[in-house]
Amino acid sequence: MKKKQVSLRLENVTKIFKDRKNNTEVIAVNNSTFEIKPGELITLLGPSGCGKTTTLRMVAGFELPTKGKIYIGNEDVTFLPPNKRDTATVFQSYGLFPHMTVFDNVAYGLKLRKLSREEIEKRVFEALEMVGLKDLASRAPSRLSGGQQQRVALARSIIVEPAILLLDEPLSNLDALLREQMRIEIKKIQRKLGITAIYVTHDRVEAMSLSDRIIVMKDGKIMQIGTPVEIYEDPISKFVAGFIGKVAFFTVDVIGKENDNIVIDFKGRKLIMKKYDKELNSGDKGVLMARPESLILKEEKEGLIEGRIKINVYLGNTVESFIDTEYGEIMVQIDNPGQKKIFPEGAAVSIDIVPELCKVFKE
Ligand SMILES: Nc1ncnc2c1ncn2[C@@H]1O[C@H](COP(=O)(O)OP(=O)(O)OP(=O)(O)O)[C@@H](O)[C@H]1O
Repeated sequence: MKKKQVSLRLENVTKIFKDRKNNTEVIAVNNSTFEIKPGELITLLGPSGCGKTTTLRMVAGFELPTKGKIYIGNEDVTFLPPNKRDTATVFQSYGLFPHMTVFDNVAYGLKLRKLSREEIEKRVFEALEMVGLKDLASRAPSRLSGGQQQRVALARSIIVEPAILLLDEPLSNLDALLREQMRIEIKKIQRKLGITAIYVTHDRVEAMSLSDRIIVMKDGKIMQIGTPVEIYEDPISKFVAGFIGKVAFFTVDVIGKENDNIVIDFKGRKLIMKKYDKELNSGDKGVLMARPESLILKEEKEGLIEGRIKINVYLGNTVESFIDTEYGEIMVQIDNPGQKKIFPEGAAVSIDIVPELCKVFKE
């Protein structure tokens, strides 16, 4: 299969659905602008109804934007019908033809293009090999597992060598273990082919593990675009911080600035913070964001926040300690538990924070 590396650009794309009966409208996508570099995999991540699928459907041509432009490479494809765009979509529901074998399902797009039998056979087996299904070419889809059916759907999409691969929650019908395996395989295949790809999901772990960059959406709007590391470690808002991972928030006072840092007062202790909202000034109230791995458990009275361990959840490489505090329940993650002190359930403890791993937002 050939490497086709093309960029995708959305410029101020808005989609409004009008309901003429009730005279109401929904702004499904609100002024989206972003560019996906050639060969890049981007996920659209956000809660249900935030406009992810609608964005994808406009790129595929199944919906037309109310406003704005869509470019594949330098070509304006905004109003082209789906079959005139160089895109292929993998759906959550697989969408296989039940009466055809695996081979014929995968060959379908090439048959439409009237390629020779030899060429079709060569490319079908190449695609099936890539998704690990070479031995099942003559099976009917009904005799495949969910994961195998999704592999067939993937093979069917990549065989037509699309410039842009669109994946709409392709793994949500699979069980957790299979989802983990499949997402790594999808990433490997996408990398190998160098296809520019958009992946829609509401699963943050899936987004983190697959993406070159993540677009976090809410109510039709883009909240932040960044690499998984940027989004996780330096989220732009409390919403993004909470959506991308577990987090605790504490109210703090901003008491000054020092070089590029701000100084905050948290329960009478001065902390110097590198990551903060640039709008914050001395005298403001702030919100300190702390992830479970940026909190440390200590003996009682040694740390900043007093509490009592409610439950310890052992996960092999980490222990999650859930602690009752004056701020409600806080989870502290203890990595490499074999080498650390694990306080028993019921123990009185205190929690300290690692300022370098935390961020302060404007309240
Ligand atoms: N054909 C349609 N007609 C009217 N409203 C629609 C249509 N398609 C989507 N919407 C509305 O647009 C908004 C965005 O929907 P969309 O399916 O893009 O969200 P989503 O983020 O993909 O959600 P989910 O994760 O639940 O699939 C929702 O409020 C939805 O109800």
